[in-house]
Amino acid sequence: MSSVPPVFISSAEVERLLPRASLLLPGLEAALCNFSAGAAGGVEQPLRAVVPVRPHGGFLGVMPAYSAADDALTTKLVTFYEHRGDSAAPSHRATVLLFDPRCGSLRAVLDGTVITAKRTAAVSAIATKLLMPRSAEVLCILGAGVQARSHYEIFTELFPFTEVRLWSRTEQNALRLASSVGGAVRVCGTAREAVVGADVIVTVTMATTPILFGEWVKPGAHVNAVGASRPDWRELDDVLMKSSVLVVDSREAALAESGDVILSGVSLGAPVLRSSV
Ligand SMILES: NC(=O)C1=CN([C@@H]2O[C@H](COP(=O)(O)OP(=O)(O)OC[C@H]3O[C@@H](n4cnc5c(N)ncnc54)[C@H](O)[C@@H]3O)[C@@H](O)[C@H]2O)C=CC1
Ligand SMILES: O=C([O-])C1=[NH+]CCC1
Repeated sequence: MSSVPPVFISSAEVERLLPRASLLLPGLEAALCNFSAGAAGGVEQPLRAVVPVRPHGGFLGVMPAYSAADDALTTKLVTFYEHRGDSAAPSHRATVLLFDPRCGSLRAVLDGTVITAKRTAAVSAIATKLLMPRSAEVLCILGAGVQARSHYEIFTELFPFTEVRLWSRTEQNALRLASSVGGAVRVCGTAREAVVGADVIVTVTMATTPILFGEWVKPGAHVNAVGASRPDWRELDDVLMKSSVLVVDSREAALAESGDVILSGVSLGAPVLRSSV
């Protein structure tokens, strides 16, 4: 078994096998349920280790997991860089290693960059399906990078929004994204213009200070706060954090990694377990 060399699955192959992020929904819903069930769910997923690469403004994240239900043993390795010399280079790059859980031999090395784009958007879509207002019409996306595109794709596939608004710090990037997707997108000159009246908001920036302010957000709106994944990064201001009902997949990770949670000082309530999503 251990003499079989691992297969390599490139980004093009991942794209071919996974043309739409929505294909991930059943597997991710089951994985979220298993993870939320604690020991009974059979998921071993410690808090990831994140190694700063200080001279270069980067980070290396190591994300191991074992799922008994899938008998899958895997690790994602992801690098992400705040400041890139070549601005066209992707800020995030990932590789997924898949092991044979029976003996620990390496079976596959997969490009994880496409997987990260699609998995993250699919999990936001699951949260949105469960938490958005019933009559949601307006989608707002703040940011215009890789995650903005993947969120646009799955959200417009799954939900009947009548208007999609997009804002980016660099308007040119928003215009480029808007013109490259199939449907109608309103590019807004300010984040406020994009947010006011929106029913579902997605924050997918690398901002380190708030870009989304509670005074703009419609009561009952659902926010997918994706970007601020370092303890000193923010996307949402204190007003919004303190006036919202927070739903997290991992309390441990939210309290250790989410700048929005840590720096706003909000406390997470008692865990709520659901038998299905
Ligand atoms: N929660 C999760 O599971 C995941 C979170 N992320 C996070 O989502 C965010 C977006 O990731 P990608 O789309 O891959 O990155 P990207 O580099 O492709 O796009 C980043 C976007 O943020 C904008 N931006 C950068 N600095 C900003 C600032 N100070 N203020 C406002 N906008 C700013 C850029 O102009 C660009 O539109 C990142 O923070 C990333 O770490 C990414 C993957 C998974
Ligand atoms: O889960 C992930 O891939 C990442 N989270 C923050 C940066 C990359």
